[in-house]
Amino acid sequence: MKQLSKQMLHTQTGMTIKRGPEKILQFGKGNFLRGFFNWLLEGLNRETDYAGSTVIYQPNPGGSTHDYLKAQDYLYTVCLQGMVDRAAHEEYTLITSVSRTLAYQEWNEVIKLARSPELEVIVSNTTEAGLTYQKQACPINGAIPSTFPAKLTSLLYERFKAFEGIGGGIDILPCELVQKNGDNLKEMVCQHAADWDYDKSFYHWLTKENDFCNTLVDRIVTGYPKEDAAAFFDAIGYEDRGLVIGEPYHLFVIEGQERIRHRLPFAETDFNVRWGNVKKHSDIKVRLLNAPHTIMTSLFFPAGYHLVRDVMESDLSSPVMEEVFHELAASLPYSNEEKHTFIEDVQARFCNPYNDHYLHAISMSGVSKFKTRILPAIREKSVVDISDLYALALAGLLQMFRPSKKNESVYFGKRMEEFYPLYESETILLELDRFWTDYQKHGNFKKLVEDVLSSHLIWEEDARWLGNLTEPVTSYLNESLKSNMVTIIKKRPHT
Ligand SMILES: NC(=O)c1ccc[n+]([C@@H]2O[C@H](COP(=O)([O-])OP(=O)(O)OC[C@H]3O[C@@H](n4cnc5c(N)ncnc54)[C@H](O)[C@@H]3O)[C@@H](O)[C@H]2O)c1
Ligand SMILES: O=P(O)(O)OC[C@@H](O)[C@@H](O)[C@H](O)[C@H](O)CO
Repeated sequence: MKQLSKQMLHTQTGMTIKRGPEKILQFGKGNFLRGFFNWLLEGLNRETDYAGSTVIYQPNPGGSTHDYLKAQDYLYTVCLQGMVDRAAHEEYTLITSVSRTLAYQEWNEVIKLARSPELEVIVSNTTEAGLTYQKQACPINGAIPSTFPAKLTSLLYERFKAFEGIGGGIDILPCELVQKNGDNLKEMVCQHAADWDYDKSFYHWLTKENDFCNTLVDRIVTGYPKEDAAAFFDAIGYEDRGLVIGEPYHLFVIEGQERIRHRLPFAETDFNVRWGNVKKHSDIKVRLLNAPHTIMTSLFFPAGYHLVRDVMESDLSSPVMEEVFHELAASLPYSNEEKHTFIEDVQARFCNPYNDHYLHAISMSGVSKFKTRILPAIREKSVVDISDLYALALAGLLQMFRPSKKNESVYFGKRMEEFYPLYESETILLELDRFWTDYQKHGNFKKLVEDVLSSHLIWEEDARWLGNLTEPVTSYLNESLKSNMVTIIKKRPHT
């Protein structure tokens, strides 16, 4: 079977790829942006006279070394599968509007693009880890700033100089799942500009001409189908190493000034793109979709489950998940009707019979996500009626993120006889490794749990007193290591 390329397409279908001007610069070529933002852009090109293309930059040096997209002339396919109005739905879209991908070391090309009058929008998804401020020296002689906000500051400064401070404003759409992502990013950029003593006139241009939009994104994208790629290739008729699988559902909420609506004319299409305040969408989505994912992984990965769908459908786990949704909903202020409608839809999405969503994939940055998604839910409930589900989930998380061995720079956890890579920041993994190594010497679970909960490095606070977690987490951890999570869940009375 032939690999996807311009030539292959032309030969097989007579199709010739034409790409519009490079209007968009994208930080990150991960599964999510390719299955969501690039798919939306493809639709915009197809359904309106937008005619723009996207340049994708790989923002961190650790990204994949082989560029599958480049090898395929920047073409790839998005396959969306799931239930729509109770009927099975499957659709394939060939993405033709990525004009180039740039490797990390091609930063000079990004700077060139930053000076281009055609550039209008910058979009990013660098994960929560990428949207952070780290003080650093002002980049000189083409040096690559280390973080995404520092890179953005540097390239906006180059644009400011190229436009001599007049016009050329960019609409910036950070898609990281962080509350007020646009406001946060703007603050970080202003801080770097101050650190680097950039001229006051840059600050005026930055704030007057550029718009940092807050956004909320929603679509479950499971990525490349490692297990059954061949079946997909048969369906599309070519080999595609960039293939991305996702669900049909999507929502993009953008809170920005009027200009972005004209620059990205989604209003002329049927896509589920909404304009205006993102707070409520974001509160509900993060608390009732992402937080259940995080808790589900902590509870059921150690219990031996692999897929989200399996957890939703098994007799053991599905009542526990009902309880999880109920608890999390109780911590949110919105109307019961809104919350319940959202939960029903999410539960149906989690049961998607066609897409395999692996708990291990969701576990990426699991400890940090527990901090940003679950601790606020605990904090927002009174201490007396805190559910012991949170303690059980935390015990599962500690078990799951117990470093068991290290190969080169990668830590591995162990489940039964199987080793799996642990994806978390090195700082957090080092801290957990230290506590678990100490535990092997003293054998005291309570001390282990206290060490973990009191670690400011992990939680940015002393979490020992939050919901009085220490005792129940200690007891669950003790029990889970003596028997296993399945036994504990079976014994646990349901509310
Ligand atoms: N996959 C989904 O269903 C989905 C849906 C909505 C939101 N998200 C969010 O999108 C993010 C990425 O998910 P994905 O499925 O695309 O994962 P992925 O692993 O395919 O992509 C991760 C991307 O983030 C970049 N990145 C990682 N750490 C970085 C850092 N420190 N600085 C700069 N860039 C960095 C990588 O280069 C890569 O482009 C996750 O944080 C997730 O919360 C995912
Ligand atoms: O890394 P996370 O937890 O943000 O991602 C795992 C999933 O919860 C997430 O990717 C959802 O599928 C997505 O947020 C749906 O819009």
